[in-house]
Amino acid sequence: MLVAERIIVPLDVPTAADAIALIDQLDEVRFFKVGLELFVSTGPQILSILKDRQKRIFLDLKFHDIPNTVAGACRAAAGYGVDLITIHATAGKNALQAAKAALEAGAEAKRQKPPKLIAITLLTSLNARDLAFDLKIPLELPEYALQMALLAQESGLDGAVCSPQEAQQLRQVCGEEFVLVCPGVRPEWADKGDQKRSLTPASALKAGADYLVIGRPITAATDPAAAFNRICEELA
Ligand SMILES: O=c1ccn([C@@H]2O[C@H](COP(=O)(O)O)[C@@H](O)[C@H]2O)c(=O)[nH]1
Repeated sequence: MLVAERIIVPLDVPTAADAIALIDQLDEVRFFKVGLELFVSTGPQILSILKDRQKRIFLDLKFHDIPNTVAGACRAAAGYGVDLITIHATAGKNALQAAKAALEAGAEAKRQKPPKLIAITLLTSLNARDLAFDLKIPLELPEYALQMALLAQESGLDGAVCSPQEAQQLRQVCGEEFVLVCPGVRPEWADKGDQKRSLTPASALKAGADYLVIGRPITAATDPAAAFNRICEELA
């Protein structure tokens, strides 16, 4: 896969018009992420817009609910024809299994290829202090992220969303087939914002990430296409 195809650009903007403006500026980008902000504001319409332009889609709604509810959401989402869908690993094994089964059943009913289901291990906006003092989790952060990834794998999921700082460990333990998607990726020249566990694009790929989610360094740049190309050139 070309390096440019391994970069997923999140469309974290408030309206469909803002999203379309970005998609049009970022002609070279093959893979876009639709998250909570845009999906809540536009609904599935934005997914049709991306599909009409032959883009790959990461639908990052981060489901987190009881098994019956996540299964219902996954059954419905399976009909959108997207490539990746997220659920929090902390929803637990029954919910993860129900979500996976519902995605497959929903996709089959719509004669679609099922999206890959990947689990959020620990949000990249949290650090070891947040984990210990706010969430009261008595595990070291890398161990916690690994346990969440293993829970996802044991539940039949296709991969995990993890910080690039944990990618190497997860790759070693979970194997080559387990899809690792890393947000919190920042070129040296970019502001980290609210990301607390970041690495550069080159380090993240070296650590074993399959896909890098890179948002504001591209989307908030004066020239988003130039920022995207700069990252690709730095990786080449
Ligand atoms: O742990 C996570 C899970 C998801 N995200 C999402 O990735 C992008 C990152 O955007 P940047 O502008 O590059 O910070 C954003 O859509 C998050 O919802 C994450 O950051 N961390």
